[in-house]
Amino acid sequence: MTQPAAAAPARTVTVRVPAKVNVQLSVGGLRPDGFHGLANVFLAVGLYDSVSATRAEQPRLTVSGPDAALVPQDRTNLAARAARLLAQRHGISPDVHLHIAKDIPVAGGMAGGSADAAGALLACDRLWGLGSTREELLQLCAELGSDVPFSFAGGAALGEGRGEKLTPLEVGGTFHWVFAVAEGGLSTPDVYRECDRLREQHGGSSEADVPAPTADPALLAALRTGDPQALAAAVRNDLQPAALSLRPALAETLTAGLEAGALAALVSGSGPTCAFLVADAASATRTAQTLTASGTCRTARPATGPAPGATVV
Ligand SMILES: C[C@@](CO)(OP(=O)(O)O)[C@H](O)COP(=O)(O)OP(=O)(O)OC[C@H]1O[C@@H](n2ccc(N)nc2=O)[C@H](O)[C@@H]1O
Ligand SMILES: Nc1ncnc2c1ncn2[C@@H]1O[C@H](COP(=O)(O)OP(=O)(O)O)[C@@H](O)[C@H]1O
Repeated sequence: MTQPAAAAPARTVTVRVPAKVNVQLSVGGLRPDGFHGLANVFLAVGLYDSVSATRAEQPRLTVSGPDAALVPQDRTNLAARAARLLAQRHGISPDVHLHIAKDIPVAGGMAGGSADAAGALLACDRLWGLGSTREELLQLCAELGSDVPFSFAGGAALGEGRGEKLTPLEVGGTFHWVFAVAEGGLSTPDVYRECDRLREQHGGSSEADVPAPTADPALLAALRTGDPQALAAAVRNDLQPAALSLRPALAETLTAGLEAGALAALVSGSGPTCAFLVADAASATRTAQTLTASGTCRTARPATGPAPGATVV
């Protein structure tokens, strides 16, 4: 009797990964290692990149999507770095073709590069049959960047340390958002540096000068109960003054969203994407249309959160 053929190993594994908005980004003083201690409340939102890993003779990386030209397509791409790190830990060669279908705004404060790193780790792990545990992959994520563990985990979480130490958070409903995408990006290190520079003008930027950041209980309660009005009253981003200092025109975008009826307006992380919390799906559609027509942003896109983390599709 002939044996059934063993299932052929997959040639391609595709992973979908979400963008994020920081509903609270409290930034402590500058640490000696060049990072800032954070109380970073992340919410994953439904704008996604897809990372496909395909068997190949040598490492290769391609990117598609309207903003593909803004993404580095060499060894410095965070997805390529993720594949190399995983291969190195397992003593194998990183021969894989990674393809990123990019929909998350580039250098927009929505962690698109981190999402691609998280997606590449999971896709390569499955393609290469390594069977890493979630904890092992989260450890590699933290080595790649402060935001990468959250991109992998998704949902909502408090990130402490430099943002990589995650505590999952309960969310009691769906929040509706509009994201106003700016022309051009902002560099995350530049925005942290500007935050320090502004703080130097008002009492200092070191850990001795700035109170240790903590999560706001009212904000956590708003997430838990799924209450958009309460969340709107509690959102906060300590990097917003720095992003506005580097890109003053963002003030007009924030005002345009509030005039369009948003419950809250804030810069997403290090910016320059602006995030608007709205009451429901109909308000999201209306606010996105008004913002796009306002001429204060390149485009505006509705999305909901929480969204799932890195998922094999
Ligand atoms: C600001 C945030 C908010 O979630 O993200 P974005 O809005 O840019 O996406 C994050 O803190 C960005 O995280 P990520 O982009 O992963 O940063 P990393 O690669 O780890 O670090 C890049 C640089 O940002 C600065 N940095 C980052 C994290 C942190 N807690 N303190 C810092 O000062 C440092 O200058 C560091 O060298
Ligand atoms: N896969 C990637 N996608 C986007 N940017 C990447 C990627 N890999 C490396 N980068 C670099 O990281 C920088 C930050 O990009 P991104 O993660 O999109 O923004 P942010 O840190 O503001 O959330 C980009 O300007 C780019 O040079």
